[in-house]
Amino acid sequence: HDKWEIDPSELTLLEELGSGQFGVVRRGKWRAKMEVAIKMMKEGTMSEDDFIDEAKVMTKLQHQNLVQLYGVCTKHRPIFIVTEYLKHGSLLMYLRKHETTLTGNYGMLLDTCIQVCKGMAYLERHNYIHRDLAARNCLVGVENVVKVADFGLARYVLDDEYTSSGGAKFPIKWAPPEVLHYTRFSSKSDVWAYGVLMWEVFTCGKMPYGRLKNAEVVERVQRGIVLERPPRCPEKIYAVMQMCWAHNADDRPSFRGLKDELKLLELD
Ligand SMILES: COc1cc2c(cc1NS(C)(=O)=O)=CC1=C(NCc3c(C)cccc3C)N=NC=21
Repeated sequence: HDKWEIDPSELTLLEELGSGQFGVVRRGKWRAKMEVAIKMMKEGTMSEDDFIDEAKVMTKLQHQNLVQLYGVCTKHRPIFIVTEYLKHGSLLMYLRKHETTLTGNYGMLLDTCIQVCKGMAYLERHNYIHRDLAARNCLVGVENVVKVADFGLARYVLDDEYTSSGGAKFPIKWAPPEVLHYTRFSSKSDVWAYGVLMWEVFTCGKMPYGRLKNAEVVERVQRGIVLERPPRCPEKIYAVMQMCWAHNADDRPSFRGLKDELKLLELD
């Protein structure tokens, strides 16, 4: 009996938490007491067999800043993906909801960025590329813990609109030049996305590049124009974002290097 296979009869489905293009997420209980989140994958949105192979790897990725995958239910359709439950939901919603109390609280905002960086440094160490790092794909739990979610899932999405850089649903605003041109993903393309996530955090959830159309963003990124410093964001913090947006992937820091940079800022 594969340990990543969960017996659906041991799950209790509770309220809906959200629904996205890949299916519905519900809160639930596993073996009556463990609080979990269950994503019921909409049929046809994902290459399921490939994902199920990946799930075995994902259950081995364990870090306090990664949303823990508990297992999958694959003996029926739709398949269920079961993870730990984080009670404050998506980081993006959390930033927007708490904008008034978070604005100016650099300690909190920087701590949020450091936690995401730690989770990403763990993935980097394990040569695991996220491919869709953004505030919407991070979750907030008790005591302001922040965890990276959905890592690696982008590879199994069947919808070309989402996977090809020309598609309408492709996360253009978090993509570096080499991804826009050649769809060349790497931990350094995750670092570019991390810089945009820092910008999201220090603007308390604003949309990067505002209402600019994807084509206009592509044009700017190719010309080397990057996001402006968020209002009242300390220069030293904006300087770290700019390091993540180096045009040449090799000139960007690693997540390991970023962690040291950010820790130094924490001392200021
Ligand atoms: C409290 O509010 C929430 C809590 C969660 C949540 C959404 C909300 N609400 S909302 C939409 O932000 O407003 C999604 C999850 C989740 N895992 C999701 C997940 C699964 C199950 C499978 C594969 C990948 C992932 C990321 N763990 N806890 C929560």
